[in-house]
Amino acid sequence: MTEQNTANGALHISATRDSLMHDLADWLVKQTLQRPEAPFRIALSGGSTPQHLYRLMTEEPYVSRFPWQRMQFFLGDDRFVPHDHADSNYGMMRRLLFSRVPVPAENIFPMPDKGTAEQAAKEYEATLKQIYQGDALQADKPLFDVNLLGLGTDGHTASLFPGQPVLQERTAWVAPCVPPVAPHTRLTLTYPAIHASRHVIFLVEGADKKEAVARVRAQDPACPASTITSAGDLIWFLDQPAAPAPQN
Ligand SMILES: O=C(O)[C@H](O)[C@@H](O)[C@H](O)[C@H](O)COP(=O)(O)O
Repeated sequence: MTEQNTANGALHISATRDSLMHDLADWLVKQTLQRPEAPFRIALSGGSTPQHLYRLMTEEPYVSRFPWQRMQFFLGDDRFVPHDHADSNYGMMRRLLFSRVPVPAENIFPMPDKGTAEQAAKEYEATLKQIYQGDALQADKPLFDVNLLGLGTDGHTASLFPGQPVLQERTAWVAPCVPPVAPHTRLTLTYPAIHASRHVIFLVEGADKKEAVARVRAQDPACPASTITSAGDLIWFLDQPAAPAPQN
């Protein structure tokens, strides 16, 4: 794995997709050890890319290295469908990860799948505020230790899609979003909630994402991911095919 610090976040580039997932799993274990007495709060990404990571976390050596009892799992976004729907991010995480590791059920916080999307967003926000023990995000008090994000080829991340009103949201922590092309109404963390993290991680792999990575790292305003910031650091975990050409 090569590492570079750049203006738009640190780059961790792994030679292959498999080594990328191992490098990120190793990095996550290391972060859980930074504050051994505190809960470790991580917001997970949906989509297909992180599924390899979630499976890896259930296998040795990682299943023995993560402090599951003090880890708390949140979602960065979800499709507003029943949790047993094939497209539910929570359903995917439950199948691949939560059902296979000894994390206490009370430490897993799925986005609600009942009522209206607006009600579910407010309910999730209330849950986050209860965990945070406060109604206003403070610069020196992160909500998450890690926020794991994917990246769409159109530059969306979480469910922050191009041209959507949620991109202007700077007060709510969670909001509904009706993506222009992707299926289902969504619930998503907003920019302020994602920002309130010690580490924001973009996990991106595959040659098809190379252009989107380059556009976001060049701060293309048409890409919602370009507006992502972190109260702590922002790190790109990429495999070689997705890595942008070195900026000369
Ligand atoms: O709910 C989702 O689908 C994700 O939150 C979404 O933001 C995803 O990370 C990107 O669309 C990349 O998806 P892939 O990893 O499947 O390419």
